[in-house]
Amino acid sequence: MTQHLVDPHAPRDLKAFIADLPKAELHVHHVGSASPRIVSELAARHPDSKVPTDPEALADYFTFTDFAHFIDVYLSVVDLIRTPEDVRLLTYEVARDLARQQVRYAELTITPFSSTRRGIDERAFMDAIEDARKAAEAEFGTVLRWCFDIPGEAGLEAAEETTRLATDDRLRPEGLVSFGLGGPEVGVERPQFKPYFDRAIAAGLHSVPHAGETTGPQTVWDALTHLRAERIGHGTSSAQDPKLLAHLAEHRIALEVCPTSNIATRAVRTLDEHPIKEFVRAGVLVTINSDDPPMFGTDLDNEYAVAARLLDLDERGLAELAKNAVEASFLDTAGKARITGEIDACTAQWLSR
Ligand SMILES: O=C(O)c1cccc(C(=O)CC[C@H]2O[C@@H](n3cnc4c(=O)[nH]cnc43)[C@H](O)[C@@H]2O)c1
Ligand SMILES: [Zn+2]
Repeated sequence: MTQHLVDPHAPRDLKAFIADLPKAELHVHHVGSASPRIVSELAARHPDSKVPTDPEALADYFTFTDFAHFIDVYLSVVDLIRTPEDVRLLTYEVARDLARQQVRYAELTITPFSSTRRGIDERAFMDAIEDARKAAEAEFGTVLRWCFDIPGEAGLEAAEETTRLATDDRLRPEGLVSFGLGGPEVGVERPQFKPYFDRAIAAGLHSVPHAGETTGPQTVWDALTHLRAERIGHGTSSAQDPKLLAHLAEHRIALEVCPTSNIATRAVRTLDEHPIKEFVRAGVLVTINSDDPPMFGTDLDNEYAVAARLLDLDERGLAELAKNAVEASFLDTAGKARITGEIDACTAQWLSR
């Protein structure tokens, strides 16, 4: 069961502060954010699927033996998303869950290749996510932006298709800001994706590959050198290389840290062994994120509570972490100033109580 991942140690007041704190989420996957209710509903609609409909069985199903097992389970949930209406509903509900946690801005990682190869029409797919994005902003005030990621293990065919979908002016959605690379890292060398990242960057997209989640620091170097990464998804193994940490700190290349994810996929053994403290000590810009929250029995608020414990933070420290995410985001200057102002106002109000 994954419930034990929710941090029981955070003091009550700090939990309430985190719940109130305006936040930005920079590393959260689209299908990986499907709530148990949505997954159960979709699984009931598709009885041929192996995904359980019962929420308790679902919690067991979302307990992973290793990263490869996690990806298998992830793809079984991807298999449940079969129509543009499924895509729209999922996206809108994800935004609702983010808004409930005072997330003002989120960059959602979407894998369009996984949907188009399963038969969803590409135009209808783009319309569905854009429709949900506009509805979410109007109704919840949460601004959504997209990162389209290549599922690296699916090879260069997937890279070509993702790049086409991200750069074709007739298809490219208005909310798209960045280009990523996800899935397993072992045997999926970053340099082979350089031509695809070059095209995406030339089309104005930011580079945000996963790297160093399940392999060593060389993968992070490769992401920086070959894919011109502006932020790194996870980057956990960077802690093994002091020169890399110094490089990340000097160039303000943020790490998208997702502590509970790293435990759930068994990339890191225990939270107390998570290298987040080393990142902070080295002066790296650390952002806190949730990755695939319901699958890992967490949410963004809980990840902030975990970070508060691991880094021994009070309200001011948590506000700084929230501001790191705003700084590292691809929001425009006015958008950054607005959310930073909200974080400061919320913190001042809490401290004056
Ligand atoms: O869709 C397919 O048919 C397909 C075929 C072969 C391989 C893949 C993938 O590897 C998909 C990976 C999938 O996982 C997403 N994801 C979610 N959380 C994480 C994470 O923490 N680290 C890496 N990848 C993650 C990723 O966005 C892809 O959608 C697919
Ligand atoms: Zn991820």
